[in-house]
Amino acid sequence: MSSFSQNIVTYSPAYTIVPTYECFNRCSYCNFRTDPGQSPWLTLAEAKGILQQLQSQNVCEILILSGEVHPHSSKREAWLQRIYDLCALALKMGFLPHTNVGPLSFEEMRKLKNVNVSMGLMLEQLTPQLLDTVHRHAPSKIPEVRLQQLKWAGELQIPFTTGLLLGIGETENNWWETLAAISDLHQRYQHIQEVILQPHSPGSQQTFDAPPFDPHKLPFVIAKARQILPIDITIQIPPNLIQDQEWLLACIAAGARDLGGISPKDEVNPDYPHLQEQTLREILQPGGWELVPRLPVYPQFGSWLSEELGEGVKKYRLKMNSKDNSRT
Ligand SMILES: O=c1nc2n(C[C@H](O)[C@H](O)[C@H](O)CO)c3cc(O)ccc3cc-2c(=O)[nH]1
Ligand SMILES: C[C@H]1O[C@@H](n2cnc3c(N)ncnc32)[C@H](O)[C@@H]1O
Ligand code: MET
Ligand code: SF4
Repeated sequence: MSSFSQNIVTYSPAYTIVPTYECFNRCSYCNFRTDPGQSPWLTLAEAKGILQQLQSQNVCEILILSGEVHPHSSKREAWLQRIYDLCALALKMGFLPHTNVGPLSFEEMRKLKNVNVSMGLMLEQLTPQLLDTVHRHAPSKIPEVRLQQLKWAGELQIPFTTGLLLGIGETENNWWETLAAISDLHQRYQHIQEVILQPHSPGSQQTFDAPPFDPHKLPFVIAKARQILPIDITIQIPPNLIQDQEWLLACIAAGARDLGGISPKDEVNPDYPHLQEQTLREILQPGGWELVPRLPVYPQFGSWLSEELGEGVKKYRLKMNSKDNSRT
């Protein structure tokens, strides 16, 4: 049966819902944000319409990805509540939510745990030097703030996705330091399910004037990351940001085993459309790799989910197993 094969690369059939594009941070590599007050918030009625259309399609994960309202803003509570309501709606309509909306307070995180099968936050890079450059106007990117999020996720037993943004002015040593920090936290809490190695990819909206991260360096970073990270953490790479097919295969050979959420539009990198699933299969096939869908929560975290979330996950696992059997 295919699930026993070693030659598997996974992806998550996903759709991205954006509560708001407004963000009080100004990361200079961002192609997503608008200024505060300049982007209407997604209403529940609008979201319901989108989700209804998705019910007949092959989508499991709803990725909730948002711009951020300042922690001390009078709008913060309403913002968090909207995110919660969007997750609850997606869950009720049969999808599995994964939220990545920037740093949260411990209580905010605890609240969202009830309506998410997993959550995420990129560390980006831990070096404080970036606070003088790309993150000069991005208080959410203070390294200690982000490390604290990973600790809280561990304490709250939230299956977690994190990662590095590569090519924003950091050094090679900074990569290994950031990976080592993830590794240390995982050894304490066992909660990191995947690490994304995200190559900086310039888009039309950003002000940061730098070339894309050299894709030829990625296999080297992946191989070293594979040595630093515990083996139960999967390495994820975004296939739309690695445009050369040979190098995508080289990244997998080096140890990447997941292509992340694949949705019609990459909201973070709108200038880089995803390839069709069938095209990806054809690229992987000569390397002997089989592309297999997965859920936004990895199997080892079953006991961390509430009964309601667990039921939702079980339904998908049954569906996937029956498909798997029908192929063999
Ligand atoms: O389509 C995207 N999905 C992104 N995802 C989605 C991710 O691939 C999946 O949600 C997870 O693999 C869970 O299935 C992120 C999730 C995180 O927790 C943190 C960062 C990202 C970044 C992106 C991204 O840039 N583009
Ligand atoms: C959601 C995640 O997307 C990543 N991100 C933000 N802007 C870019 C870009 N231009 N290229 C690649 N990744 C980016 C950051 O790592 C953020 O945390
Ligand atoms: N604002 C969040 C972050 O940067 C998530 C979305 S970024 C487009 O962590
Ligand atoms: S990357 Fe995230 S935090 Fe930074 S400006 Fe964009 S939306 Fe805001």
